[in-house]
Amino acid sequence: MNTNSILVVEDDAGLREALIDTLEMSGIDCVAADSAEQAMILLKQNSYSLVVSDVQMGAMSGLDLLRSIKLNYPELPVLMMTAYATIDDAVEAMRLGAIDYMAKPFAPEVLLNMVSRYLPEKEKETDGPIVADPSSIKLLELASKVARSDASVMVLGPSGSGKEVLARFIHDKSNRSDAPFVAINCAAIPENMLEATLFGYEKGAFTGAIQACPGKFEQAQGGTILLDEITEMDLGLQAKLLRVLQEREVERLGGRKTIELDVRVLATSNRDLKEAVSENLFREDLYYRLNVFPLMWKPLAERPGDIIVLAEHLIERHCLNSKEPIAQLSEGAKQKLLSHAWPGNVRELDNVIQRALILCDGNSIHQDDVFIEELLTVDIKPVATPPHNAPVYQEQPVEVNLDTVPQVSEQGNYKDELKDKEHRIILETLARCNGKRKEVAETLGISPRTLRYKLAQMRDLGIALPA
Ligand SMILES: Nc1ncnc2c1ncn2[C@@H]1O[C@H](COP(=O)(O)OP(=O)(O)OP(=O)(O)O)[C@@H](O)[C@H]1O
Repeated sequence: MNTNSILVVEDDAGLREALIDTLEMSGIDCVAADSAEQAMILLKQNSYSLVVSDVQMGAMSGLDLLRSIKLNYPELPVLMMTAYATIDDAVEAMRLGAIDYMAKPFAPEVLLNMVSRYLPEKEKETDGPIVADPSSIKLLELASKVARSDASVMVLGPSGSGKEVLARFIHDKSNRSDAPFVAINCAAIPENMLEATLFGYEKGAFTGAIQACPGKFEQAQGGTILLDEITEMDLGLQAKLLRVLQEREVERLGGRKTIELDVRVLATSNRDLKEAVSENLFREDLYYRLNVFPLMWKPLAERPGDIIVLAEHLIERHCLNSKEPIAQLSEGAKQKLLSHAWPGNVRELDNVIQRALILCDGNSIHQDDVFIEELLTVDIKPVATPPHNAPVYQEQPVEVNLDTVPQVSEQGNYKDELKDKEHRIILETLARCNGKRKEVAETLGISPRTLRYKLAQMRDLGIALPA
C-alpha cells in the first residue's frame, strides 16, 4: 500500500463518496472505510499517512477510533470531521490528540487545504537528474547557473521527460534549498479549488471555513513554488496569478490583508507556449513574466546518451526499494533500449524497467525481458463528416498506445476495470478527434478541465498520450 495514502472514515455513503471523489480528483490516493470497525481492520493491513474520520458513527465512534489510533499508531495524524452542533466533540478530539478538525458542512476547498497541510510530502524518488548525453549535461550546467539567481524559470519538454526533476534540481542548487519546495499540479486540482489552494482563505470564506488556512504560496515562503502544467490554468486565475507575481504579495480568499511574499517561481508546461499564447489560452503578459529563463528537455530519443545511464539508475532505485540485489543489463537488452523511440520519455522507460525486473530470472536483464509494446496505430475515422465545402486535409492518424493502459487484474477488480475502460475510451476518442482536446471533451460530454485532469492522471500512470 502506498504510504502516502489517506484513510477516510465516514458512515454516510453520499458524503464518503464526495470526500473520496474530491481527493482522487486532486491526485491524492485514498481508501474509504464505512465504520470505525472497518477502519481498524484496514489499519492493521496497510499503512496510511493520514486518517480523516467522522466523529458520530455506529457502535464505535470516531472518538473511540481516535483513542485506539493514538494507542496503536501514535505517529499517525488524525483529522476529525464534526457537526457544528457537536463542537464539544471537536474540543474532546483535539484533547485526545487529533491534529485538527473540520466542522460539517464544509466546502471541498477546506478539505483539500487541510489535507495538503497535514499530509506528509511524498518521498523524493530521485537524488537529482541523471544525465550523460552532451545536450543534457549542458542543460544541467545552465540550470545550475540559473539556480543561483532568483529569476523565474519555465521548464519545458514533452510529458515524462523530467521537468519536475529539473525544477527540484534548481531549488536544491539555489540558496533557498533549506527553505520549502512546494509543487502544485495546476491540471490536477479542480478549477474552482485551485485558487483557494494557491492563495489560501480566511475564516468564513466558504462553508465550513472555520479557521483561516494559508495557501501554497505562503507555504513556500522563503523557498520555491513549482506551478506544474501552468498552461492548464484558466484565464481568470492566470490574471490573479499575474497580480501576485507583480506585486509579490498575496491576499487570501475572503481576506483584506495582503501578505508579502518571498517566493521564487518555477513553472512547467508540455505545450508549445507561444502557440498557447496565440490561441488565447495563455496570457502573453504572464508568459513574459514566467519565461524569464526557459530550459527545455529534449525528447529522450533525441538524447540517446541518457538512455542507458537512466535505465541503470532506475534499476538501482527499484532494486534498492525492494531490497533485491541490483540487476545488470545485458548487451542485447541495452541495444533494445537504444533502438526504441520512447514516446513516453523517461516515465515510459521507468515502466519498461519495472516490467523487466519482474520478468528477468536471476540477476541479469536479457533482451527478452525488455518488453516494449509497439505503438498501435488506431486509424478510426473522425466522428463528424466535414461539410462539402470544407477544405480536405490529409490528417496523419494519431498514434495511441492502448497497450500502455494497465490490464485489469484477473480477479476482476471492478474499480480498476472501470478506470481501464475509461482510459481506453479516452485514447480511442483522442485518435478519432486527431488529438484535438476540445473536440474530445465535447464528444465525451465532459468539460475540457475534467478531460485535462483525467489526461494528467493517465500520464502519471505511464500511459503514453499523443502530443
Ligand atoms: N534525468 C532524470 N534522472 C532521474 N530520473 C528522471 C529523470 N528524468 C525523469 N526522471 C523520472 O521520470 C519520471 C517522470 O519525470 P517527471 O515527473 O519529472 O516528468 P515531467 O516532464 O514533469 O512529466 P509530466 O509532463 O507528465 O508532468 C519520474 O519518476 C522521474 O523521477
